[in-house]
Amino acid sequence: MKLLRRVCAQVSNIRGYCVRTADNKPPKILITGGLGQLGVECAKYLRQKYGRSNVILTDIIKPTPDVVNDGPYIFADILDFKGLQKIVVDHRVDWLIHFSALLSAIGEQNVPLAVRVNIEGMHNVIELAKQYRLRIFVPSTIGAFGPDSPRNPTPNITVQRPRTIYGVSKVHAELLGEYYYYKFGLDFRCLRFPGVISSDPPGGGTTDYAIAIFHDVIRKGHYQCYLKPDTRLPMMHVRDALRALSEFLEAPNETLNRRVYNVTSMSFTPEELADKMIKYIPDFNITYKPDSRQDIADSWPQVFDDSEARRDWNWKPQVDIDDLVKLMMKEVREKIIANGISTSH
Ligand SMILES: NC(=O)c1ccc[n+]([C@@H]2O[C@H](COP(=O)([O-])OP(=O)(O)OC[C@H]3O[C@@H](n4cnc5c(N)ncnc54)[C@H](O)[C@@H]3O)[C@@H](O)[C@H]2O)c1
Ligand SMILES: C[C@@H](O)[C@H](N)C(=O)O
Repeated sequence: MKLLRRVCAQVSNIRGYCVRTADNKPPKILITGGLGQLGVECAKYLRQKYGRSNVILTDIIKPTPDVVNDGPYIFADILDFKGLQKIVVDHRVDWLIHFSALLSAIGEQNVPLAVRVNIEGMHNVIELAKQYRLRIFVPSTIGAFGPDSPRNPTPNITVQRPRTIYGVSKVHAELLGEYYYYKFGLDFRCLRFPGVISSDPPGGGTTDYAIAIFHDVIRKGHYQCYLKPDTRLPMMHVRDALRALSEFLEAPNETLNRRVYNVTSMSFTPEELADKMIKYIPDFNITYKPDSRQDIADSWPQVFDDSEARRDWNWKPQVDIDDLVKLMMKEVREKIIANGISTSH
């Protein structure tokens, strides 16, 4: 039976199978916190699959003209339950992707706000999903682990005692989602992502260096890294992250043995990443000045074990470190030029 389920999931992934709702329509998807690093790209990805008007981006910040032209955008504060209810009802939403959050480094700078956005925000969306029977996806992170967890590798199930408010809020989200699944049958799904790397500006996390390094090196030929050269962390290109999210959201419930899965593509250190970049820009210069983010990174997984995701719903990364550097060199250069900024390389 397990083998049959696995084959079904494999076939559906190969065919680019598109899940449909009970009335045989593509799902209507609402993304909260949609103007951050992951949201804008996620909307583009899912709109190609389910149709432009079926993916609604929401956030509390003013959208750029590009975002407005790309598809529906609505103001929504994650702390306003009634406002969220209205959007779900008016737009007949089926799936909720909950991206609103304060990330690890920025969360430490404003703990009360992180508690509100990350924890109260989660309470709102999970109640909303329960009330309207929505499928709900909430990303978790390598930051949901702490110094007591095994770091190399970090398995799907192990001790979780994070030391950041971000990590605490994500463990809370994982447990609350699992609880609602067992208690109320809520279709809660959660992936623990590693550092996600894309050409868009990151939101204030500990893994941001792996994006900033490309912008600084292409623009100025130099990067000062806030982590030590040998700090190993799990990472993933946004292309793999969005494919993982989409495949996991479409996975038939029967194939899932868990509601929360680790996923990853690779692990590297700043020094190893810089070595790969030298192939493209031989004369660039990197210096190291560790700050408070070093303590966070030192408490996180170094290598993430995603074997359960590979086993249950056929997760398989496609972008390795060489592909990642090649993609980022191209995408970041294009972005810098599009913004009218001069480059030294
Ligand atoms: N980017 C990564 O490396 C990574 C890795 C693991 C998990 N995640 C998770 O993925 C999600 C998205 O991450 P991201 O990198 O896009 O984050 P981001 O910081 O770039 O975006 C978060 C968005 O939340 C919005 N937001 C803040 N307060 C809000 C409020 N009151 N109401 C509504 N929206 C509000 C912000 O305006 C912002 O656009 C987060 O939950 C994060 O924990 C990200
Ligand atoms: C790892 C992830 O959760 C985020 N990029 C952070 O560093 O906070």
